[in-house]
Order: sequence, then structure tokens, then C-alpha cells
Amino acid sequence: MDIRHATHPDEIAHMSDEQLRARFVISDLFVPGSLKLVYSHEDRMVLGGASPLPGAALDLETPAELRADYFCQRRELAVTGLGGHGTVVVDGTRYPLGHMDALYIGRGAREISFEADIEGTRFFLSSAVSGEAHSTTLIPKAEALTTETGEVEHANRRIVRKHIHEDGVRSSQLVLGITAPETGSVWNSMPPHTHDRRTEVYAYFDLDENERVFHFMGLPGQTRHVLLKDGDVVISPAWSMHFGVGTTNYSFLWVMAGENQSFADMDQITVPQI
Ligand SMILES: O=C(O)C(=O)C[C@H](O)C(=O)CO
Repeated sequence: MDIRHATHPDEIAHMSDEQLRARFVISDLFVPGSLKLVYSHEDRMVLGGASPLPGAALDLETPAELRADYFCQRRELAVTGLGGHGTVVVDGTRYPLGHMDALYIGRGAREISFEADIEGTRFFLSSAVSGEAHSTTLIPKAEALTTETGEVEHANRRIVRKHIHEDGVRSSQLVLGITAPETGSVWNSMPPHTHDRRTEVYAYFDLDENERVFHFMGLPGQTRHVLLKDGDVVISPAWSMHFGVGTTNYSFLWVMAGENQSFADMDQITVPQI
């Protein structure tokens, strides 16, 4: 399993672009017919991509680094459909998962596998350490808590869907949703924020292959950026801003883990402070 170590804020200003990507960006997570996992020491999140082919299920194995008998022995897991549609099988129960549907899998689930109905099926995996078992629950896109935010004048009008959150499907640490800027809007999470109590991961998808997202990170006043393509994932340490602008429309999954699960617990940063 690829391991990403935690980063002190003093380090980021001196990193080369290559070092920045090696520490924070996960590319090529979705390889047809394979399952890939990355361990981040930022709040001990595990991130992954499962890209099964029709007729060839993929089993979630337990990487040696977890020193666990099975993946969810001490962990909870969210599986989100970011392309195609298929089924996630959890201890014999079958959960159909389509585009932007999410499945929360509680601590204690033993056997997990992924099946595709069509080529191009991609499941994004995010996991955090879990202190207690919460119920495994399917959250279809249509049942996510949906709000609209932003303004056309700021090119940041967007739909925010919350799948796993304090007022909905419960978890130990994970808070997860999907945000989609509306047509003509390209900025996400603008004006930006930090939340020193939680790490956040963004996974960009539904982006045409010739388009890109400029994702910004770092401390206010010391902004760095990484250029991301469809399917790329970026890890934001708790101290880091995290916001982006696309060359066109896109969607992104956001998932957090850490000290609390309060979505509203953000320290807002004004545009001049960036
Ligand atoms: O576009 C947005 O704003 C977001 O989706 C914000 C993310 O949910 C986030 O960064 C929460 O901390």
C-alpha cells in the first residue's frame, strides 16, 4: 500500500512541484480491473479506488500495514460511485451502487467485494479509524441532504450533497458528500476555509479528459497549487486551505475525518487573505 506521511505547515512553502504532488496528490487510483489503496497519516485515512470489470469481482483485501485480521476490524469505510454502476457486497448483502450513491460500511464488516454492471465502473473508497460500530447504510444520491450555495457573480454557484454527516447517516469520524458547480460556475469552496480539527480529501470526477482543475492548498498567504485531472485525489492536512477552479464544469467528492464531525466548524478566509 502506498503510504503518505503527515506534513508540517512549514514544509509546504519549500516543496518542489514534484514533492507537492508526491505528498498530497493521488493519481491513477482507477485502473480497470484493479483495486488500489493509499494510507495517509493525516488522520490515518485510507483512500482507494476499486474499478472492477463486468464479470470479475474485486475483493477488498487487508493490507499488511493495517496489522488487522480484516479491513474493517478497527475501521469504517465509505464506498461512493464515481462512474458506471455496480454492486458492493458486504458479508453477503448486496448493495447496488450508482453514480453519486454512497454506501457507509460500519466497523466489524468482514467480507467486502465490488462488482461492475458495465465497463468504466469506479468506486471511491475512504476509510477512517472507528471506535464503535454504526449500521451499514446505503445513501442513494437522491437521499443525500442537498443544498445550494454560491452566487453566479462569483462563478461559484454549486449544489452540495451530504451523504454521511451529523444529521444523517452516522459514523465514527467520516463526513462525506459531493459538490457539483452548476453550468458556468467553476469555483469550489470559495471563499476558502480551514478546519484545524479535520483532514479533508477531495476526489475530482466528471471532468472531461482535456480539462483540468487548479486545486489550491497551503496556509493563507502562502498558496500553492496542483493541476488535477479526472479521477485525481488530493489530501488536505487540517491546517491547509482547500479550494479549486476548473477550466469547465466538474464534480468532486469531499470526505473528512478527525476531531469532530461538525461541517459548520470552519475558519473562514477572506479573498484578500488568500
Ligand atoms: O464547495 C464547497 O464549498 C464544498 O463542497 C466544501 C467542502 O464540503 C468542504 O471543504 C467542507 O469542509
